[in-house]
Amino acid sequence: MSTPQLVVHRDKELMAEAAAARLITKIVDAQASRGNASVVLTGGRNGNGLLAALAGSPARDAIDWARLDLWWGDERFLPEGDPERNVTQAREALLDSVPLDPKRVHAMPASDGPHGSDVEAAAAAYARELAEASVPENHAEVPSFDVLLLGVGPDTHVASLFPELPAVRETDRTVVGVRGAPKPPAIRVTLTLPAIRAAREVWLLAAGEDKAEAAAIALSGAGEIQAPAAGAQGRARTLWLLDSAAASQLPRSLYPSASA
Ligand SMILES: O=C1O[C@H](COP(=O)(O)O)[C@@H](O)[C@H](O)[C@H]1O
Repeated sequence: MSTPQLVVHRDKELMAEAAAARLITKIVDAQASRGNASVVLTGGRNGNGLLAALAGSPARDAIDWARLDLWWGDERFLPEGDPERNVTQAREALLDSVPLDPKRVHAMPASDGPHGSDVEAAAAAYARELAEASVPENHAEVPSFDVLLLGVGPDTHVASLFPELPAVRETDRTVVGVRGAPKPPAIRVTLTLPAIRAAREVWLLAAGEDKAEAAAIALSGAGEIQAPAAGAQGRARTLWLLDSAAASQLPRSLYPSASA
């Protein structure tokens, strides 16, 4: 696993713009070298901010959208089209305005889908979809994601891995159902830490004062059960993208010298 690297931007707007520019470059590079790219999206304010910035960037046209696979790190287990679903928000922020191949947009199941309200069946179905897209040289039963995005919650949760809940302790399955999440809705579907760690690069997004304590805890040696963000690492790179408010409680030893 890779040691976290930190980049701190002046404010959340600049962070979103810079992260969007970074993601465009990463996708274009992956498509140039392998033909395709795969990205795992996150929900939440910072994830949607990045997508909106990407939608507003003229450089978005450098991406071959038809050769991009999109997956989700977690989903709120709600009916299709519910405004609180992460996929609904991602569609509004970006996906509806770019020429994606619908077969490559791998949304997590909704609570009124083929599995009904059975969240474990929905999680198992998504795990199968991931496994079918993986190839033998992948490091888990999931594709080798180029970039996996994670918003960091004020309680250090990432995806729908909340401190101390069973999902964050999962060591075998790649996707699980979550019940009793402290942030509504209580029922969710999430990738597990083993699935997250199979990504080439994991980028954690944290902007705003309400993320400052979470960033400081996760980056100061906390355990992943108590602070799930601490366990989110990519195989090649783990990148924390912060704004100065979210970085304000980091120990000086962690604060990067070159930040903008
Ligand atoms: O509920 C969720 O929250 C987290 C963090 O969201 P934020 O609004 O505090 O940035 C997000 O990463 C996750 O995908 C989402 O389901």
